[in-house]
Amino acid sequence: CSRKNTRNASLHPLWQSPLTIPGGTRQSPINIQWRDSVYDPFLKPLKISYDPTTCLHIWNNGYSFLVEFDDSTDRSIIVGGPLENQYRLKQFHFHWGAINDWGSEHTVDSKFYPAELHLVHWNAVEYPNFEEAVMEGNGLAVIGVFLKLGARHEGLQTLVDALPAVRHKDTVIEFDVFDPSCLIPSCPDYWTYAGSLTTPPLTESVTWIIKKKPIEVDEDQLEAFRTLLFTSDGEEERRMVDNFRPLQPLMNRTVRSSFH
Ligand SMILES: C[C@H](CNC(=O)c1ccc(S(N)(=O)=O)cc1)Cn1ccc2ccccc21
Ligand SMILES: [Zn+2]
Repeated sequence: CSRKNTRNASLHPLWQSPLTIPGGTRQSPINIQWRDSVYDPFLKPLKISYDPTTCLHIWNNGYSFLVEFDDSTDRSIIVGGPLENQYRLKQFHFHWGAINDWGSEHTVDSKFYPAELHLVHWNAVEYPNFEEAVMEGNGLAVIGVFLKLGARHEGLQTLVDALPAVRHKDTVIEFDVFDPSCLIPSCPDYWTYAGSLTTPPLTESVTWIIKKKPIEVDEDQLEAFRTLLFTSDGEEERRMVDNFRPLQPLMNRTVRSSFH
């Protein structure tokens, strides 16, 4: 089933309007039409080296739940792929649906996945901090990983077990050690394109790196995401579901693939 306009009515205020920004030419997310993507032999393999001890905490920011990392040094970085510099890991978070028929932000040949993981990195070579990098065309690099329904994901389970503690908006718990590379498929294949943040300020500062292979998670794990709330403790409860932005026009962009 596709996302009909009637569905926007049930979306969180943040995502109700198509939220196009005036003059936006590289907005995200987009549909990735596999046959229109162009193989680029000059794309390098993406090199991922995360230090699990840089993990700080999990918190519910009212849009998603995110796991934040200490980005004061180059201990957790990515390099290579389409990137000119190395980028530091800042946080990762997810987007998901109320049901398994949708939930991802990007689609592949118009197919939705039930959820999508975003690992957010910033260009610490050229910019002094994340906030500055957010405003620059080459400031951010986000790895997108699709989640599909299947076997239970043991690495994800450690996150799922912590979710009850961050059920309400603006709740946070310490999270000492976690290696997010366990959430990234070993298959090296990816698509890449120039895009934007998918929530305000929607800045056109993201080099997207979308992994071709999804990871498998089970129904209980997806259901655990859906027990989170958009609302703070004491407010009327609104379940945190459908926290994805509608698809944006490709405009004058080419999606490149690292694989034939
Ligand atoms: C952007 C920042 C808050 N947003 C994000 O960090 C963010 C990261 C990734 C995505 S996604 N879904 O595309 O991967 C979306 C949002 C706050 N912030 C920092 C500087 C800054 C300036 C104006 C307004 C907010 C500002
Ligand atoms: Zn995201």
